[in-house]
Amino acid sequence: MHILATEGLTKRFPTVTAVDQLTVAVEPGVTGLVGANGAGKSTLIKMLLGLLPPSGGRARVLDLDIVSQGAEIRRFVGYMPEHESLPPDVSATELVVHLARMSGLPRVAARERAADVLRHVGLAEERYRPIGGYSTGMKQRVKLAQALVHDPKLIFLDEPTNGLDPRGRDEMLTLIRRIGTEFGISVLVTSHLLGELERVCDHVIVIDGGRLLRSSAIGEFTQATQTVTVEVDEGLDDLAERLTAGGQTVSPQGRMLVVKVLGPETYDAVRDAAADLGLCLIRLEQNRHRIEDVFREEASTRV
Ligand SMILES: Nc1ncnc2c1ncn2[C@@H]1O[C@H](COP(=O)(O)OP(=O)(O)OP(=O)(O)O)[C@@H](O)[C@H]1O
Repeated sequence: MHILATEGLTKRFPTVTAVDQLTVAVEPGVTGLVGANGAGKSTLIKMLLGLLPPSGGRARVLDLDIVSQGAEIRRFVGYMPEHESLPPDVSATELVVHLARMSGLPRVAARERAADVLRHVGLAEERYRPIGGYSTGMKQRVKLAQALVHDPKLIFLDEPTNGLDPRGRDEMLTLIRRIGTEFGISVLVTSHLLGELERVCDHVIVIDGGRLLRSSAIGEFTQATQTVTVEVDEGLDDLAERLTAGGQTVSPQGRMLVVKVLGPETYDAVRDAAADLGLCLIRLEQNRHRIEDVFREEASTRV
C-alpha cells in the first residue's frame, strides 16, 4: 500500500516551475525527500497537504485526493513547517494543548496528549515557559510536538534539522527514527543533505529543479554513492595505481584518494594494498554524501 502517490504533479509559479511532472510513490516507513535549496521540496509538501493547488497532474495522500479532500488529509497528517511559526508569548504546553483542542480532542484528553508528545520530543520543565525564550533546538521540538499531537498516521517534516548544532541534529534524527519505528507513524522528511537522512530513512527521493532525479531504497542509494577517503604518509601514487589495477575506482584529491565503495571488499582492498606497499594508513574514512555528489553521480551515469 502506498501512503502517497503523485502522477505528473506540477506547480508553476509566474517565473519558475517549482514542481515539474513529478511521478513518485511512497511506501509506509521513513522516507527522505532530498534536494538543494529551491528544488521544490516545500512546494511539494504544501500541495500534498492540500494547501497549495497544483497547476497540473494528480496526487493522493493516504488514498485521499489532494485537490478535493485537503481538509481530510490534514486530519490524518501532521506538518512541521520549515520556517519558524511559533507565537513567542505562550508556553509550549499552552500552544500544543490549544492545537490539540482545535483538532477536536476534548479538554482533558488534549492536556494528556499534549503532555505525552512534549515528553516524547524531550521538552521537560521548560515547556511551561514562553516559547520566545527557547533555543532553536527547543523550538524545533515544539514544532515537532504540534505535528504529532492529533495522532497522525503520517507526518511531513520540512528541514527539521535546520539551524541545529551537531548534537541537536543527532537528537532530532534519533527522534525521527523513533517516530517511524516505535510509534508506527510514517514520516516524509526533507533535507538538503543526503548524508544525514541516510541514518534514519528506509527510502530516499531526490529532486532537482522540481524533477525526480532518483527514488530508491536507502541500501541501493548508499551502495551507489558511497566513497571513502584514504590518506597515507607517502606513496599515494603507488597506492592509486595498485587499487586501480585491482579494479577499484580511484580519484586523487590533494594528498588523499577518494575510492568508490563497491562493497565491503573495497575496504579490504585498501588495507591490503597499503600493507603490501608498506605504507602507513593515516585515514580510512567513509564520506558523508552531499546532495551534489548524487547529482554528479547521476550526471556521469547519464553520459
Ligand atoms: N509562493 C511562491 N511564489 C513564487 N515562487 C515560489 C513560491 N514558493 C516557492 N517558489 C519558488 O519555487 C521554487 C521551489 O521552492 P521551494 O521552497 O519549494 O524549494 P525547497 O526545495 O523547499 O527549498 P528551501 O529548502 O530553500 O525552501 C523556488 O525557486 C522558489 O523561489
